[in-house]
Amino acid sequence: MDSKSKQAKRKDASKEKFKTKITADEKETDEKENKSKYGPMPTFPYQRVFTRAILILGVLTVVYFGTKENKEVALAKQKEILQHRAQDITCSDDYKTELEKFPGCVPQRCGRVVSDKLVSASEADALLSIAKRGMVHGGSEGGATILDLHSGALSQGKNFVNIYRLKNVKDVFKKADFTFYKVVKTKIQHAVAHHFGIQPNSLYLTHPTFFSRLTAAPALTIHDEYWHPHVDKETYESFHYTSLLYLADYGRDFEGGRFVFIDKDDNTNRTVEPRKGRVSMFTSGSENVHYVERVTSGTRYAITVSFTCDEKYAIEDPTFPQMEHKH
Ligand SMILES: O=C(O)CCC(=O)C(=O)O
Ligand SMILES: [Fe+2]
Repeated sequence: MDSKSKQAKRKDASKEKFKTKITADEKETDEKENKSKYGPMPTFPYQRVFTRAILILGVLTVVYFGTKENKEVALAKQKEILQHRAQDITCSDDYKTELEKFPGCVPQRCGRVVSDKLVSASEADALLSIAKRGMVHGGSEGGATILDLHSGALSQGKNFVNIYRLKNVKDVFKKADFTFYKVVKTKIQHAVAHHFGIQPNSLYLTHPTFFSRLTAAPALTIHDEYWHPHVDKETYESFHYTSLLYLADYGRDFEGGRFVFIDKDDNTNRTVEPRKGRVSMFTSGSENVHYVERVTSGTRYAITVSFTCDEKYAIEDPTFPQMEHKH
């Protein structure tokens, strides 16, 4: 028997049950009617009302919590090695309209993509070494230290200094460091262009593009509070496409610190667990609200590589030797 006819049969059976129950009830009422001197006594099926109320309450509770509670889905687990994992999302209107000013830069699709095959482990290590060598000369007292090789900005205590103006930093960076940096940036730029269906040369690197080091230390300034949900295009006006290259492993180098996309449409948080060499790329509009979980232990290194379609916000690749330029 197929499932349809089974279902029909079950329906018939329950109708039948229902009928018998009604007949039984009617009988009871009739008897009572006959017995009463004062005509028919009003009857009310208390028990049925009670069970139905409980049932309805149950259904409402399930619906309420089912829609209220955020589900969590992993977009990329640390243990996975992904060629390419993409998720498309409808572009937010404001963002798409704005981009129409920049032909060749309007995304053919919005959303996000994660790849572990774009940047090799040795490239990631070379960049990690740059970040570490630079950050030794500063470091936030709170949980977030940044180093921007373009502007020279480096967190120090509660402020920022220009690393290129510090004494004793002359030999910190080598020419090869900047070559690596540029090679990786160009690869990411092409991957962003390819994935979102735009012209690579319509994309410009923009400010801020920076290394970040996150720890569990309590925040001392607003710059240390990296865990607030935000839209990159609102936080950093020039951004149209954001990419993140992770230089450390979630669950090995640090705990906490997962990247989380907040998808209101289906009440789902989608997480990207950092993995060394993993690149996450996404459109910077409100279709991609996100935050970084607080790091609970260890140290998390990453680099944010940002792109704009607007040439007036373009920044140059950092060059060696920067120190001489900045004096
Ligand atoms: O480090 C990350 O995973 C994301 C950082 C971020 O959201 C940002 O720089 O805007
Ligand atoms: Fe962000």
